[in-house]
Amino acid sequence: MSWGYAPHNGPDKWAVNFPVANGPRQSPIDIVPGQASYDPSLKPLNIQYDPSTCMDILNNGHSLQVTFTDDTDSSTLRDGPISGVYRLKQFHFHWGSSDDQGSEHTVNGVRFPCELHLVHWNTKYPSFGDAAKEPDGLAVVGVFLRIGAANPRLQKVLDSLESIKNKGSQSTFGDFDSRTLLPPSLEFWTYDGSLTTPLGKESVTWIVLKRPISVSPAQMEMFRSLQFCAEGEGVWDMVDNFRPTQPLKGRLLRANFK
Ligand SMILES: NS(=O)(=O)c1c2ccccc2cc2ccccc12
Ligand SMILES: [Zn+2]
Repeated sequence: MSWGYAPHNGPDKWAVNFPVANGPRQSPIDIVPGQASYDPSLKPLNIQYDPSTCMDILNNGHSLQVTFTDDTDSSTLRDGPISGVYRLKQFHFHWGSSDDQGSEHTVNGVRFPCELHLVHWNTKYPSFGDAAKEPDGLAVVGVFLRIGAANPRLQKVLDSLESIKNKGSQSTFGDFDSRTLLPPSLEFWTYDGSLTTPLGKESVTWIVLKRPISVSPAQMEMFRSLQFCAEGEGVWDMVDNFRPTQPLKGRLLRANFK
C-alpha cells in the first residue's frame, strides 16, 4: 500500500496498515509554549554544515528533498538535547495548499504555511538505516516558515524545482550552505518523537526552532508547482503534505529558553 496525503491513502488511513502510527511517541505535536519546561542543562545547538557535502535534490513523491553525502563528519549536529555526533543526511519541506496551513508542528494551534526539516543520524550507529531503528537514532531540526518578505536563501532551492516537477525526478544540487536556511536565533523546543510518515519509527529527537524564517507568497506558489505523481500520470499538485498533530501522551516538552 503506497501511503500519501490523499483521502484514500492519507494520514487518517495510515494506522490501518502501519499500527505504530498510534504509538506512544508520535509526531508532529502541537507545541504549547506555556507547557514547555525550561531546562537550563540544555546546551546551545552546535551546527556545522559543509556546503560541499550537498549532493542532489529530488522529488520523492512526498516532498522535495536535498540529500547529502554522509560518509564523514563534515556536516554535523551536536549538543542541544543530544549527546554524540549526528550527521546531516537530508532536508525536506512540508507545505499547504494555502498560506494558512502546511506545517507539521503547530504552536498554540497555529499552523505555519511551511516547515523545513533537517534530518540527522547518530554516528554511534553504522548507518542512517540502522540509526532509524533506534530510539536515539535520529535528530530532526524543524524550522517554521512565515509569510513575509521573499527569502533570498530559499531561492536556490526554489529555482531548481522546475527540474524535479514530478515524482522520481532528481537533479544535481551542489555547494549549498544549509546553515543559511536557519534563523539568527537557535532557541528551541525539544521532545521525543517519531518520523511523521506512516512508518512513524519512534526514533526521532525533535528540535523545533522558536524563530521562523520568512517566505513570500510567490515563493510558496513555487513549492505548490511540484507534483505528487510521476510524469505522464496526470496532474496532482504536491500540497498539504503534512501529518496532523498527534497526542502528547504524557511526554515532556522542554525549552532551552525562558
Ligand atoms: N517529516 S520527517 O522528518 O519525520 C521524515 C519524512 C517525512 C516525509 C517523508 C519522508 C520522510 C523521511 C524521513 C526520514 C528520516 C527522518 C524523518 C523523515
Ligand atoms: Zn518532515
